[in-house]
Amino acid sequence: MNILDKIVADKRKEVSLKKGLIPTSQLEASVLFERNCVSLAESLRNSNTGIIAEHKRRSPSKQTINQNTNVGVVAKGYEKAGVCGMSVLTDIKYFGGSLEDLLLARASVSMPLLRKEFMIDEYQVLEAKAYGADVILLIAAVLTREEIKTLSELAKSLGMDVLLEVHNQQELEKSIMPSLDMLGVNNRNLKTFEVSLNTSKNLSQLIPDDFVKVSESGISSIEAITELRKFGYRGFLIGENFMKTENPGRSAKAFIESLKKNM
Ligand SMILES: O=C(O)c1ccccc1NCC(=O)[C@H](O)[C@H](O)COP(=O)(O)O
Repeated sequence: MNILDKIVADKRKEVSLKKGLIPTSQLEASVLFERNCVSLAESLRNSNTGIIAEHKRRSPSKQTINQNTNVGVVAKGYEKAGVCGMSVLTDIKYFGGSLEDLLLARASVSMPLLRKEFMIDEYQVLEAKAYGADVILLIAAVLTREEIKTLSELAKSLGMDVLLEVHNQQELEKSIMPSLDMLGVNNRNLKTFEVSLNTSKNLSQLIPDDFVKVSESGISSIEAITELRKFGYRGFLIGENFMKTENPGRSAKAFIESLKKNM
């Protein structure tokens, strides 16, 4: 069993428990459920920097990254830095996140917010909308094509964007469909936790131009972004590089300024 299998097995239990506690009618009654979402794909298309900054306390590969964060402060810092959107991890057990983090980020900023979660059930898509997300993440490695279709079409019907994440050619080929907005290539091998930007480079030519290309994980330098841009990437998901610092917003600001100088 790899880490993704473990996370998903736990997620199935968690979702089933939650379904018994909070009915979907309660999620649909949330004031945020009627809110018009802001498109991350649009924001990336119109940007020349393309940074999606993540709120990440810990992870299976790094254990502790930053346990002393205030998600509202981080969100405001990221927005002030000029990022295109923010990714908020909502998994508790492996990443130390929560839906309350998403809600707090939503209360603090108006930029696009991605619910970073291991989505396996339509219930979680409704939760994402109810807690203020503009975008959901779907991970091809843990979903069938039919599941990707059902979850992405539900998200689209609620006005949200969909970012589909792949690790290899097979996952990419089974997933392409019109209800996706962005295709993310994760540079982290989830079996070994090794990170290689070559994963993004190698898969780039297989991604149709209709989708915004996003490179995810292990990005920590301006050079990496300059290089990935040559392969058509418009979005760059960065977590640890900002979160490991005392002030993630300030680090994102310095990074974006430096990126602009290098254009
Ligand atoms: O980060 C991990 O260790 C991890 C392990 C298992 C599944 C997912 C994992 N990460 C989720 C992500 O996609 C990253 O948080 C995101 O791409 C940012 O990566 P980084 O900039 O390297 O923090």
